[in-house]
Amino acid sequence: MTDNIRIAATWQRPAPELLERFRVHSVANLGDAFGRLNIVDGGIAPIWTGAYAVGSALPVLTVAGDNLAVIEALDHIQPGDFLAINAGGFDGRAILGDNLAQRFDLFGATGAIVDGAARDKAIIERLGFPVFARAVNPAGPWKNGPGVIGEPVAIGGVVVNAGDIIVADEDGVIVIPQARAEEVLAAADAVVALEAEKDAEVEAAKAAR
Ligand SMILES: O=C([O-])CC(=O)C(=O)O
Ligand SMILES: [Mg+2]
Repeated sequence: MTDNIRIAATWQRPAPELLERFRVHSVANLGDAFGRLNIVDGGIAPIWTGAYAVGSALPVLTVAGDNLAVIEALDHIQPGDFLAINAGGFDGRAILGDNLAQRFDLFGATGAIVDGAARDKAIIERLGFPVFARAVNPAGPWKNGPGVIGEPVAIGGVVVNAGDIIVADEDGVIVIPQARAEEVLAAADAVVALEAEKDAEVEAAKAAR
């Protein structure tokens, strides 16, 4: 442990079965189901095409261009976690790359979102580890701290608490507070039904032509 990295004690993670139920839904549909709220700023996007992940938020706060807290967070990852790293929105220096992504994967993390930059995009894509970031930049990070692990952070303007449910796909990222999970899942089913009706209307119109 490094003395300038503060670490929250523990938190309640959502059950794996609950996380699994989010996997059938797109971020767009979940957003509609959640009053179109809690969508992370669209400037944060998958760094490789096809990246998709659902997980339990493990929040990390770093200072711009520094990743000591991210390295320290490796000791706190549990299977199903989704790293949510506030790096000050700074895109001038990458705070994670393939080495960290491999370790996230090894410890069972499902993805990482960075309000800041990442690097080693080609290797991370080959690895198939989902990373969402504001930018890709080859400049490497400082490793001095300070930082915080497990306390609420802002990611693209959205508050992320430890244990919130993060769903990220090609379109972007949504953060769902654990306490709202069942309500959002029920509303998402209604959105899916509505979308299916709209598709059927188009199919019917095509058939009638
Ligand atoms: O140097 C670092 O800490 C970031 C990085 O490139 C990696 O994780 O591969
Ligand atoms: Mg690297």
